[in-house]
Amino acid sequence: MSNTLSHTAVDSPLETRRIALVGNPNCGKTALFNLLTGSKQKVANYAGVTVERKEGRCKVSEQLSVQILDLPGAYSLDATSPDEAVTRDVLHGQYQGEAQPELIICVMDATNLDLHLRFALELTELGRPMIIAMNMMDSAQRQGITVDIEGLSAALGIPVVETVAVHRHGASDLLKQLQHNNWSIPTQTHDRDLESRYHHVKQLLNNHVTHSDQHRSRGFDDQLDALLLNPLTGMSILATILFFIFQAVFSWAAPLMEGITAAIDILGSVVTAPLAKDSALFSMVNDGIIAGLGNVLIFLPQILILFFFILVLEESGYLPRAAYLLDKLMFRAGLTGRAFIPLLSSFACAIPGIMATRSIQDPRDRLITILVAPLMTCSARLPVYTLLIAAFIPRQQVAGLFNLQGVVLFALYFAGILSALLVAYVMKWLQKDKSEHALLMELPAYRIPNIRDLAMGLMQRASIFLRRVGGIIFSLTILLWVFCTFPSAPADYTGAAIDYSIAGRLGHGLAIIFAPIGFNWQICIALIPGMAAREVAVSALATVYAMSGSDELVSHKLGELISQQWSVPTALSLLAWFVFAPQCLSTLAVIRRETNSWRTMGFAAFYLFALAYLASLIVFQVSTLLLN
Ligand SMILES: Nc1nc2c(ncn2[C@@H]2O[C@H](COP(=O)(O)OP(=O)(O)OP(=O)(O)O)[C@@H](O)[C@H]2O)c(=O)[nH]1
Ligand SMILES: [Mg+2]
Repeated sequence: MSNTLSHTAVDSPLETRRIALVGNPNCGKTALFNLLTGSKQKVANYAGVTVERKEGRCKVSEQLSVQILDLPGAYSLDATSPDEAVTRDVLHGQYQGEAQPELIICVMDATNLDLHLRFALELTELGRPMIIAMNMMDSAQRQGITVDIEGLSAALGIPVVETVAVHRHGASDLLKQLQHNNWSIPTQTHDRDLESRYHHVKQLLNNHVTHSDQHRSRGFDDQLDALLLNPLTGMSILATILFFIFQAVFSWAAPLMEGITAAIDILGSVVTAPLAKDSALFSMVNDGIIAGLGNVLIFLPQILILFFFILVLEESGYLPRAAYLLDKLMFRAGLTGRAFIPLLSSFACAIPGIMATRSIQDPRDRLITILVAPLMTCSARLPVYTLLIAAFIPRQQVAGLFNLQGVVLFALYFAGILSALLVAYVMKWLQKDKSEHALLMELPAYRIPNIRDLAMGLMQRASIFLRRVGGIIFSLTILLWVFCTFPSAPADYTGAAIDYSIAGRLGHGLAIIFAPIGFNWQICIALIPGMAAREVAVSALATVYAMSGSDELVSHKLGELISQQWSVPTALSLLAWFVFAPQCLSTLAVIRRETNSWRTMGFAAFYLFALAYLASLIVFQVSTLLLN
């Protein structure tokens, strides 16, 4: 019926077709999806980046619009992990609330056809209309691989188009094909069993793919692998890279942070100038918004520098190599090598990290990884760490080479990693789980990160951070200001006004519980809104101090102020607290969602808080003893 309509009407209605991008991991499905739909889904150079279905739209022509699904990569339709199960279910039309796609675009990595053709043959079993997108044609060309597109297409009876998902016009052939595609011809099934598929692939490769003699690119990859995968040189290089990153976070950021501070100071004085000094509005703007947000905003450069390195590492293809290198160590700790990528993603934020565990097959391995992911140092801890480090750790060189502040930051990250390994070890032991899984992980080709993609990735990160500052941190700062202001103290009250407020009383009450670990009442207040997000602890401290009468406190002054008011053991104890404490409700919510269990979430919260208190207690008591 839609046929007659579209042929008769001049302004023929836009038809919408549903297509799905399917293929082995890391072949460029998401890159293609982003190119076609203008989305900004995460693309990275390792397997298992996409773990859930994503939907987007693309207008192919005046008459045709397509709804595109990006699916997690899969090696076969016999799913072995939760993310592959999504792909299988969508393709079979068994995914809840999702009609079976009308057309499958099988995306292939032209440099790795052996593997990818096998999956394509398996996909023909579905008997659905299909197109093959021969992706990464640029890399193939560089490696001297030529694919006889027409011959392959004829042999398979499936349209094949070349794509380069990372080039602006890299999908134009695909769009043309979609425009002229006959959507109703089901693909003929090729081989049903593994054995004949294997032979068929061999035959296809023999007939339609040629390699020129000089494999320059691959040879270079092999040489690099020999260096990076070697236990001795590889480990030293890994350690050097990590160390360099932490040094850079401190030293590169300093001038940028000063610039932001100056800007906030100017903005602050302009905004507060027309307000009467003793009005509630002045207090809210000055002590609440400017002190609170300013003290968090100045950490933007450090966060971007950290992400710059994370993005470069992700795109370069180095990460799976590091996973390979650390596999033995992780294995001894009771983690599977597959946990590496989820744990590494947790350095940005535990939420995508926990979601990435969907690529882990064994449910017990997956659970342990989920439970230790919050121990990885997420970027929201950076403001807390650097505030305290800058205030309490002297700026001096160690061994004439390293900046002591960078060394302490490195140590904090290391403490997180080490405790994750220890916790995983204990859990595996408690579960009496003796299962072992070999790490089967493809090593992707090395790739020089694209500057435009890097810039875009950083913009995205900056916007996430700024939205946090303008959203959750802003609202909580205002809320905290209210709780610190009301009820207001009666005229004959002799103490500080904040002591009379709800927050003040709560802080003084909690301080009794936290006294053994050295937290004063201001810290106790800050920890409460800090449950929503870790950076909020910083903005909250700034607001609390500003409200308790520190007139000078704007933007950046929090560090100076606490360095005068707190003892070193208190600062160290708070650092230890933030290594462990699950000060992030969204992480707890994601643990509940991903494990579908309130009990697991409760357990995670309990064990992390218990560890935090214990660690802070030890750090505070020991450092008090040592420093007195
Ligand atoms: N040179 C080149 N690189 C590409 C091309 N398409 C994608 N890439 C890169 O290949 C890597 C993998 O891309 P993704 O889009 O994340 O792959 P995916 O298939 O979605 O991977 P999963 O979600 O893990 O299944 C990234 O580093 C991309 O930048 C291409 O046509 N040419
Ligand atoms: Mg993907």
